[in-house]
Amino acid sequence: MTLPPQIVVHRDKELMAEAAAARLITRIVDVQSARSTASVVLTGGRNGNALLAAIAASPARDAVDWARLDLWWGDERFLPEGDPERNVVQAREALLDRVPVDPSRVHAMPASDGPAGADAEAAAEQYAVELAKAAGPEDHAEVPSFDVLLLGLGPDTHVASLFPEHPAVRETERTVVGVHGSPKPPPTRISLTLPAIRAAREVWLLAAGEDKAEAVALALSGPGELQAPASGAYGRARTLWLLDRAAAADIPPELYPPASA
Ligand SMILES: O=C1O[C@H](COP(=O)(O)O)[C@@H](O)[C@H](O)[C@H]1O
Repeated sequence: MTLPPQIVVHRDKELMAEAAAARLITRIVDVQSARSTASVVLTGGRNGNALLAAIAASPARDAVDWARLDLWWGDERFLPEGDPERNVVQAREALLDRVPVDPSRVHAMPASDGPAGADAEAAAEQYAVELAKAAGPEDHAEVPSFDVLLLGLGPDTHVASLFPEHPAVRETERTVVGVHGSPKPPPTRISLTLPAIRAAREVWLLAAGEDKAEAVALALSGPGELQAPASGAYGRARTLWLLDRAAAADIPPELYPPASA
């Protein structure tokens, strides 16, 4: 059964990033107190990077045992190693270079000049194998049951690199795919598929700014994942939409009580 998403609206994007950072730190600490390791899937984009920067700025970041945290990515811009547009490079700059992560637990998606070469399909397959190796018998798919999977939301309702009407949104078998002809640069990307995203315990979608308002309202109104990939992104235990007021402005009132904004 798919649980309805929980919507949380913050005053502005700065407060949203700080509150999401506090929420993520708490979640990781809770998981680490119950199990040996926690796992988080990171997203690229402005809101994902703002959340990481807010963690870096928070004194509470020291409550996390960074050596017992596995980090994965929901998507990557298929560019050479070190390219400033790569999501992993931006995540390192915002947070990962400032905390004692275990490099062997930082599972970056392959670069276009990596061992898999410039073939995005081969690179996607390489990442799928890495995910499958990390999955245990208790997991529900060929990927680990990620504790929290973060997603940014594009103004066209894309999540990860799953764009409306693109073949990658229709994928039901593979966990990672190459994406070609992306409407947002760069044109070639690697992305988790919706089945891989839905293996997560919790999926948190982040959106701020008025340019996201239409996408938020559309995705929450349930037009179907082919037209609005974000509507197909949900977790097994919880789906959380973390928004600022501008991004939440067009949500139909029956889906979100404005009094709590
Ligand atoms: O290119 C990407 O964009 C989306 C959304 O980014 P935003 O800056 O509009 O918030 C992001 O979720 C994705 O990871 C990234 O590759």
